[in-house]
Amino acid sequence: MSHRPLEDTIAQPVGTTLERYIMRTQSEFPYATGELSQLLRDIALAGKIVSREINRAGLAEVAGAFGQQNVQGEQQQKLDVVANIRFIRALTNGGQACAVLSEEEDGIVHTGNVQGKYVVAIDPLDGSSNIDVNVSIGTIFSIYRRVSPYGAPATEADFLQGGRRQIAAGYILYGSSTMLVYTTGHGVVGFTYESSLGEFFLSHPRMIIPETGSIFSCNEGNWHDYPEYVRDYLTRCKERRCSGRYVGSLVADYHRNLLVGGIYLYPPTQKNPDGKLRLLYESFPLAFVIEQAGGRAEAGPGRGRVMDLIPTHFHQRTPLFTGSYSLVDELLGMETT
Ligand SMILES: O=P(O)(O)OC[C@H]1O[C@](O)(COP(=O)(O)O)[C@@H](O)[C@@H]1O
Repeated sequence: MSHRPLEDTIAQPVGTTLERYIMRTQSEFPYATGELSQLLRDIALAGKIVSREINRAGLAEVAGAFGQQNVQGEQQQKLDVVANIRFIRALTNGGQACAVLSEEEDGIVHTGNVQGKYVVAIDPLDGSSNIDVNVSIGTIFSIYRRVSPYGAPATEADFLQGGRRQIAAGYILYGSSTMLVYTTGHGVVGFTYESSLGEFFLSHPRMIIPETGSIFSCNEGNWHDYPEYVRDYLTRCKERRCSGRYVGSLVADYHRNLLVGGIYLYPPTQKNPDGKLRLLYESFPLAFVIEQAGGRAEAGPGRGRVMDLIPTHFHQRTPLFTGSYSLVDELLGMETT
């Protein structure tokens, strides 16, 4: 089976609004009921609000630490908390998500929409170390159809279904422009936010990652902690004069590599023997998107393809190697040479 991405459905002209795009693609699925479409709209709405909050953070006293730690033991930034509130509120008011699992919350957040068909796992604001220094940050989300009975609160099982059971996934990048990128399993599309009109417009109708590239993205400060095959791979990259590019915001590094080709690596380290990134709301959604764009996402030798992993707990971590197919392939080959 070729790993090149499937043709997405009817190509739509650049400049189509997100609203119109969602309506047109929905009409291609005879059994579509519009609930997933509404959920995507709710996420886009929260993204617009968070984009505004980020843009004026320095003026609105929402910069800096919040003074509390999240379940991961990380210092929460005020904007982490703001983004978390905004997304949970939008998903609650939208009525389609019966529950949310967030990086900023210990357990399941029940929205009260017990008839809701979907659950959402979300990293409301990715790139915490860059929030207050005006460097690109993002939101990452993953959507599942619930397995628990309608009319009852969601359960753990709804969130621990595994990467392949994702119905849709994507991210919002708050960078020089704000972009929404997502897949529903029919290719990857990107929308750019025009804040003066309050609209996302289709700017990337069919996102395909180049088969290879000359960029590697990792925190080389962890070099001495890296497994030998990773150090060997990075040495080989440097010998062929690849460029090191590391923003320190997963969404920003990932998005760049998706457009121009490259590989992002967050290997296991002594501090994080299972890697740093969270499986449910960082690695699964980005693995779904990259595979739909023709790339690859692996947890490393002996751990396998990220999409095949079955989670056992909510804030579980995993190593992540993702990007252009042949670069990830080469990295995995290092272990056996
Ligand atoms: O500082 P490090 O160890 O390089 O880690 C940076 C990585 O951790 C993250 O910040 C983790 O995400 P959060 O900011 O959501 O906790 C990624 O965005 C980034 O790629």
